[in-house]
Amino acid sequence: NTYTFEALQESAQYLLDRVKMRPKIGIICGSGMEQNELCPGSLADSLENKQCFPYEEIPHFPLSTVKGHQGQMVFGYLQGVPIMCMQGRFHYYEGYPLWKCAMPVRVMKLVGVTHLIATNAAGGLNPTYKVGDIMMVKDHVNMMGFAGNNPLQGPNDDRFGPRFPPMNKAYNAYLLEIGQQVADEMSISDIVHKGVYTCLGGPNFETVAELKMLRMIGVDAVGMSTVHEVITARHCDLTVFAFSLITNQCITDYENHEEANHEEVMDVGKSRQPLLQKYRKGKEWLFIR
Ligand SMILES: Cc1cc2[nH]c(=O)nc(N)n2n1
Repeated sequence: NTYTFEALQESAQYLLDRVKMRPKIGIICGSGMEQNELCPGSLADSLENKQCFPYEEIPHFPLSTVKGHQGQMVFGYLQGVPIMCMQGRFHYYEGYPLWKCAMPVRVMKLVGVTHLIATNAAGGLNPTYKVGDIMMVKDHVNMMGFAGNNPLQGPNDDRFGPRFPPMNKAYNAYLLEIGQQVADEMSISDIVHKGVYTCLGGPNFETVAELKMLRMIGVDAVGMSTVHEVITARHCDLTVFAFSLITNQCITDYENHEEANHEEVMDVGKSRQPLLQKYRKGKEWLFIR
């Protein structure tokens, strides 16, 4: 991990020197949920008094390479609450090691953020989930970690957190409750679920046999991000809330001939924009304020 504490402090200082606000909430936008010309009104769009910093401007930041991902850090206010929001994230399948994918979380910590909200697009493995549903993450399975591929691998810097961080309370129970209340208030409880997320390296989608195995171990949604960001966030003691937009139903039988593809993932992301905006503006902001 070439990102020493000092290097990440430089990244954070670059931002702190250029924005007056001091956000307590950091958001990571997933595929199809960040700004792009086809779908105005993404979360970052709805921030007031925005200040944008393309990743290539921020010292030590990697560059985002996925189609449909704007690579910039956006500061702004959402209903008066100061936020910093990553538009576009880094994925393992792009060729970045996990510690590089998750480095923006440590920069958020050094900027002064205390709460991370991570969003992603994911395949629905739970058969009751439909395309377009929202799954609040109540726990994750760190599939890549089983093979030892972990963002915290290598020497530990105690200034971030402990050598062996616990993960049993990774997803804040109170924020999950708030999320459920917001869903109830918005009368969308029928499409909002709580489930287990897992991250695979990608870039390919899974085989039927792999999906059957993941279902057997209790996974409800499968994606290619978020787990390493959450592990890094919990290591430096950020409070975490995460949710997935279900962009396709995972195919777990050999007869079904549909295929998961990136365009489908993006389309659903766009179609659910307005709902996601409202959902995010729900009560959990006031709580965190
Ligand atoms: C973003 C995304 C969407 C899906 N769908 C799926 O079936 N399997 C995945 N790994 N992912 N990842």
